[in-house]
Amino acid sequence: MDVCPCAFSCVSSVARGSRDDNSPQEPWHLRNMISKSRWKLLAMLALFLAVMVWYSISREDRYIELFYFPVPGKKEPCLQGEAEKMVSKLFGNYSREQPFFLQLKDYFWVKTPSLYELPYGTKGSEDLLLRVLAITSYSIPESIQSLKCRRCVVVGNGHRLRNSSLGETINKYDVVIRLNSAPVAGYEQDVGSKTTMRLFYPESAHFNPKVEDNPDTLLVLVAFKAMDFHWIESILSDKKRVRKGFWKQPPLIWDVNPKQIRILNPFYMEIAADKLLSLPIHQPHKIKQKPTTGLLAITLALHLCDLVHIAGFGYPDAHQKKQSIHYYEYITLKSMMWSGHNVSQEALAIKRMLEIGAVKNLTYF
Ligand SMILES: CC(=O)N[C@H]1[C@H]([C@H](O)[C@H](O)CO)O[C@](OP(=O)(O)OC[C@H]2O[C@@H](n3ccc(N)nc3=O)[C@H](O)[C@@H]2O)(C(=O)O)C[C@@H]1O
Ligand SMILES: CO[C@@H]1[C@H](O)[C@@H](O)[C@H](O[C@H]2[C@H](O)[C@@H](NC(C)=O)[C@H](OCc3ccccc3)O[C@@H]2CO)O[C@@H]1CO
Repeated sequence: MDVCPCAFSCVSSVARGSRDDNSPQEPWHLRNMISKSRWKLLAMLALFLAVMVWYSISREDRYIELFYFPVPGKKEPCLQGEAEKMVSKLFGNYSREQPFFLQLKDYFWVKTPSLYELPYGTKGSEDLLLRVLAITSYSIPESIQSLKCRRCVVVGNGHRLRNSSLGETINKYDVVIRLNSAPVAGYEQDVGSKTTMRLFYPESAHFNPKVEDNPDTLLVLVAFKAMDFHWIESILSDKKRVRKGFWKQPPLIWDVNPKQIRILNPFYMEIAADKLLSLPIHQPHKIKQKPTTGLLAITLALHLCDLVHIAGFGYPDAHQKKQSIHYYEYITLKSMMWSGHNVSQEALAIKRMLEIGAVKNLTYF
């Protein structure tokens, strides 16, 4: 019997139906058996290859769902209305007539009643809001409004952005949403430098916004308590600053243009809490559970954009006590002890969004 050096030569000799010239003494039935077993071997090999190909393709799909590789230098293909389709899958049916930002007209001409108090509604804060909305604006910039398809990226503050080299990729999105006091100066290579929108509350406002934001960045205030409206009013109208009522000292002098300020509609907080985390609206406990600003920003992006990508999301496991949670400072999970965030529940919500393809992730999860 000859030794077949590789599958290909076996195939070719079998396919040709060649007789084995070097072994004329083998009886025909023996040769027949050998030839049959070669076919069997080949069939098994083909089956094995097919299974391998199928497995690698299915694995790759899963991987892409959880960790997406954008092509550098290329704009992402954008399908109009894509995120909106996903929104109904995730959030179910509800009226989507809600504005992104609060508007003066809803508190002035006809007072729109709100069912809930802050942070899920504006009940009881109407007069304060009236004064705040008189000095701020509510519009989406024309440059975003006019886009046929809005590609957005929400940049979380997670440590996984460190050394990610995602800066250039992030800058290519039409809308870059950042959170709290996350810096860009000095981190451009990993997080980019474009900031279309920054969600913040008084305690998370950057003391030097001019350094970290662009002149046209929208600074979107997420209000958790009435004092948050007091703070922005006192800053913008240069009224007497109030120091009490904050869990951390917010800036007393804040150099921003009032035209940049927007007030986020608490509706988005309500649906993030209710539909994504199943949190009760009324909580009697001292530490009230609430969505993180990042989850809130993803919720907003799913309503504002056609394509939503995320980066820098994901906390270390509870046992990784020394692992830093931010890309820009050393701070651990312990700092979040009294935050009222359920990071495991949020991770499940984000995984679900990744799995159904509502969002794509530029960093690992
Ligand atoms: C001590 C404390 O209160 N920390 C809170 C801080 C803090 O107030 C600000 O950083 C101050 O500038 O703010 C929070 O969040 P933080 O500012 O840390 O991060 C912004 C959002 O990024 C996502 N994130 C962050 C780190 C990480 N390892 N994985 C992530 O997924 C989260 O979605 C997060 O919301 C907040 O507002 O949600 C939540 C944090 O609990
Ligand atoms: C999106 O939430 C923001 C941030 O991520 C949270 O960490 C932060 O939580 C603070 C919480 O809002 C404070 N609660 C009140 C009523 O002000 C809490 O205050 C101290 C405290 C501690 C234990 C029990 C009661 C009160 O401090 C939390 C931060 O450690 O809220 C942010 C939005 O403001």
